Amino acid sequence: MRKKLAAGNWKMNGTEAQLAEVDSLIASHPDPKVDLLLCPPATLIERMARRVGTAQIAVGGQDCHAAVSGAHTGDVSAEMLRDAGARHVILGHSERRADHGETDACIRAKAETALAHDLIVVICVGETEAQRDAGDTLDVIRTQLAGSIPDGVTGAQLVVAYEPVWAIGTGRTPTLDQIAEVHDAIRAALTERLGAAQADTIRLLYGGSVKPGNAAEIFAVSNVDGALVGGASLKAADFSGIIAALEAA
Ligand SMILES: O=C(CO)COP(=O)(O)O
Repeated sequence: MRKKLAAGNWKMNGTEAQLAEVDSLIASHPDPKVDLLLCPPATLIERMARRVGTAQIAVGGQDCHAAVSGAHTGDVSAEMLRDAGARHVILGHSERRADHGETDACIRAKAETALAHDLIVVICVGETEAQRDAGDTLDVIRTQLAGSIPDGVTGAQLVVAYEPVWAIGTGRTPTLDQIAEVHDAIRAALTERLGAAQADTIRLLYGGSVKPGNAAEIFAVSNVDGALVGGASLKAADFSGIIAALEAA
């Protein structure tokens, strides 16, 4: 049985004041029935981890470099994330693929380094609107999975997030059938690659315009084990509604 996971990606949002939302979240969910993860900007990881203390919210990074250390101005290493209190890292988000030209091979290299530093990797996949319109969605997803997931990863080390690019920050979401089709295909691809024993334990998150108002219907879809939430994770009241829907699913 996979434990559900509600993850928030704050993207490039938040300074000290934003951490008040974490206090509110802890107050509303002192004993959550699902796993909770927040991925703030790198500058807030350590402060957030301290603020969370012993409360049940994990903290994660939004990216790390493939190299262990060295001359990479502006980058953050897996070891630094771990040192700051992160236990997870999002890799291959479509915004990094688009803004920084990240390829599947680059994401895989980052994932290998992150795993070597005991981080759980949240690998993102998703098609653009043009790819969906061309009928290429499942091919795109299978190619991204094959190229970006390291060999030998275990179910405890990997979370996969399906985030259709056209649904991110747009208020648009796929139909529930479309979400089910992609999540079932991801589970099948992971089973073929890693075997059922591992694949069955990997959490698959849906991401893209998840809100308190649509969360329950999305969480009822087969092979949806939670959500990766952008905008709605910035407000404790909104994220709390999504957490409550996941707890009830
Ligand atoms: O990109 C996302 C999470 O990683 C989704 O963002 P929104 O929830 O703002 O659409």
